Amino acid sequence: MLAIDGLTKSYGAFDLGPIDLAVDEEVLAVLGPSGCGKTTLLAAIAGVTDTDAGTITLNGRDLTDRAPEDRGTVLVFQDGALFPHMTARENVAYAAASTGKIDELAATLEIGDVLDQRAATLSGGERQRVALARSLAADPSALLLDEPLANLDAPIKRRLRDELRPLLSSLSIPVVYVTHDQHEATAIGDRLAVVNDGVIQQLDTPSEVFARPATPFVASFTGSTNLFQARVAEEEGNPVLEWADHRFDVADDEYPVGVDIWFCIRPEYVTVVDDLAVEGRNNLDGHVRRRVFEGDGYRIDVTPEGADDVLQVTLSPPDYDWLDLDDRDRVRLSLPQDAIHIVGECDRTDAD
Ligand SMILES: Nc1ncnc2c1ncn2[C@@H]1O[C@H](COP(=O)(O)OP(=O)(O)OP(=O)(O)O)[C@@H](O)[C@H]1O
Repeated sequence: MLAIDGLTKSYGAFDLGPIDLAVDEEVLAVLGPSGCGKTTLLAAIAGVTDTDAGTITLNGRDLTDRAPEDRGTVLVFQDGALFPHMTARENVAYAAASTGKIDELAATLEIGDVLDQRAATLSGGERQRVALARSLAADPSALLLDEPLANLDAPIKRRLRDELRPLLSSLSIPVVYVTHDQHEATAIGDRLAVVNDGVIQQLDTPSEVFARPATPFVASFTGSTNLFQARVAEEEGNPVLEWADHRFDVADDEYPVGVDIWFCIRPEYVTVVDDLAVEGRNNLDGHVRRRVFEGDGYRIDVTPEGADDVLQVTLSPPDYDWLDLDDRDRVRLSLPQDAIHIVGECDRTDAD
């Protein structure tokens, strides 16, 4: 278990923490935008940067004042940082506790064919596999990965990402995996910590973070682009949200009537009702403002009647073709009650 308590580190105007975090034998994905402090957190755990306050323990051993090489942690960077003049085998052997392990790791990471090639001649994907083999050869007690797939092409990145998940889980050590890519974070992490401005805003399973973001930042950073302000009201004893001219049933009843809140709904949960005659409690009408082909699907932006906001809807290519929409078409949308998540109350500064 890797335990971090009250960790802080400042660089000029940037403050990391205080961070309190316990990472079990699991993969914790740390997700956040550029400059939020992800690398600083890993560097502090690895001991390559000093900290201002707090403690770090690994399996009960206090690491706080120990040198990087005396921590049992291994840090892997996005460029792999191999010795270019050495072969892949020499790079892996450099860190290996025993040479017997090299061939086993080479087989697992599928680098057997390139072991005798100089590191400088390896492709990006091969380089990262060798870097991972080298980090695992050292038998770390905790593995720290800093955007290990950031420099790879999309297909190789996806493949390595899918292979990494079982590999990292099988290590049975704390793994902290830093990325700014939400797809990578959800595919790899058992749990997800979303960081902004040096602070962990939410720590939970990926599915929980995506379904129920705890803050407006988490909602927008994880793709809930539909984030709006509304007021809590009541109808026949049941909670509803008033948004522009619309009223929606919501499942969440923890907010009092009259309170202004943020709510979100993921674009993939909004559906287009094909028949404009169909009435429904959570339906609303609007006009298509823009249609965007996003490769794996379509996004349509809809301006709801009576609102200034834009509601995004994602559609699969077959649904999109079938609906045959044009710009400015009138559409009826349905916002399923269970898909509407109240993120939290608007504070005064939000409302101004
Ligand atoms: N050695 C340093 N000296 C001064 N400022 C630093 C140093 N290292 C990091 N910072 C600052 O601390 C903040 C956090 O940086 P950090 O590299 O941890 O962010 P990050 O989330 O890893 O970003 P990225 O995804 O771009 O790598 C940034 O504002 C950065 O400029």
